[in-house]
Amino acid sequence: MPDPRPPTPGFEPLRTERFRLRALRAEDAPDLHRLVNDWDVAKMLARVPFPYPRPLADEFIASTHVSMAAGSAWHLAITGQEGESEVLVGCVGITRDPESRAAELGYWIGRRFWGHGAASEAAGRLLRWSLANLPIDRVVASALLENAASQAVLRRIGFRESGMGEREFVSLGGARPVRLFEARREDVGAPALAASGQKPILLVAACALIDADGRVLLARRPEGKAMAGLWEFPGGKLHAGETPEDALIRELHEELGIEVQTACLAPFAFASHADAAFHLLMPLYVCRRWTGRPQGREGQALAWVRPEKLSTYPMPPADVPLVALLRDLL
Ligand SMILES: Nc1nc2c([nH]c(=O)n2[C@H]2C[C@H](O)[C@@H](COP(=O)(O)OP(=O)(O)OP(=O)(O)O)O2)c(=O)[nH]1
Repeated sequence: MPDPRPPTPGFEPLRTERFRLRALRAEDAPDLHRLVNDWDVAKMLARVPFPYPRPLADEFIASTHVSMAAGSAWHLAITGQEGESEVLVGCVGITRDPESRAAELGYWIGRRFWGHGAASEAAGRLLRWSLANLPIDRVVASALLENAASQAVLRRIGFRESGMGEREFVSLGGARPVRLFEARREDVGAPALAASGQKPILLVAACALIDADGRVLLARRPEGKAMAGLWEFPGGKLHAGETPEDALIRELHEELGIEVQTACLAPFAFASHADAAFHLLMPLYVCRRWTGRPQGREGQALAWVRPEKLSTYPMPPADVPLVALLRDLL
């Protein structure tokens, strides 16, 4: 398995500007029931019966703990603060498809909280978190054809329409037409540079750290960066006036907490890759000597990877030719 174990209970709540997305608790059941047992909410949701039996709230909450522990789904409470009290605003969830590197996003907001952008704020956060932290490349979602508000939410947070379909709606007692949506990493990453006729060259220095067993260190790009969730060689953009070696020494210290000497950085290969908004030029160095133990100081996951396993880690497209060269070297 190239990816680390997905996060499990003890789930660290995700924060947005106004809300907290946290694991549901047994004591949320009365509020959850009150909010979802509302025809205007339930009729938009495929799996929610109406009326919604009170014990179902307890069962649903218990089931979210099981699926989170299994790493198959993360259904979270969206909570806000009213004075000193925490209030339940709605729910947002992501469910992995066990067959593919895809997951499905869903959400609902209690009627009292409609019209304030709560769905976009919460669903956008979980979408970005999922692509950065789960072993997925694609998130899908759907909305009832007449649910224009939900479709607008999906578009706002980076989804693209991918077609039409039909879905069984428990509350409506049958199949209904839905609009299908899909989002990939490139749809929700950091904002792209303004498109211009001529693409600027982006100069990035990267390094393959190789340990005594011939394993290569890869780092997973954290949430908030473009291409979050893909694995890369540690490194980063050159600052003004820096040589690639200076930049690497700085980046390896900042990102991993290790010290490297210029003499230990051996130029190895480079990537030259057209991206949407820039052209990436990335010298790759090889380094076998450093001091300190590499640690992900910016919250990024790290993996020491055997050369033959490198290609099982999803990496930016620019890295693919470099991986083949590294395998030959090692
Ligand atoms: N470090 C690194 N960057 C890569 C690799 N492959 C690849 O396409 N890139 C791209 C991703 C980014 O567009 C760019 C590196 O930019 P970055 O944003 O990570 O750089 P940085 O660490 O200086 O970040 P920041 O301070 O600007 O947040 O190079 C790789 O293997 N390693």
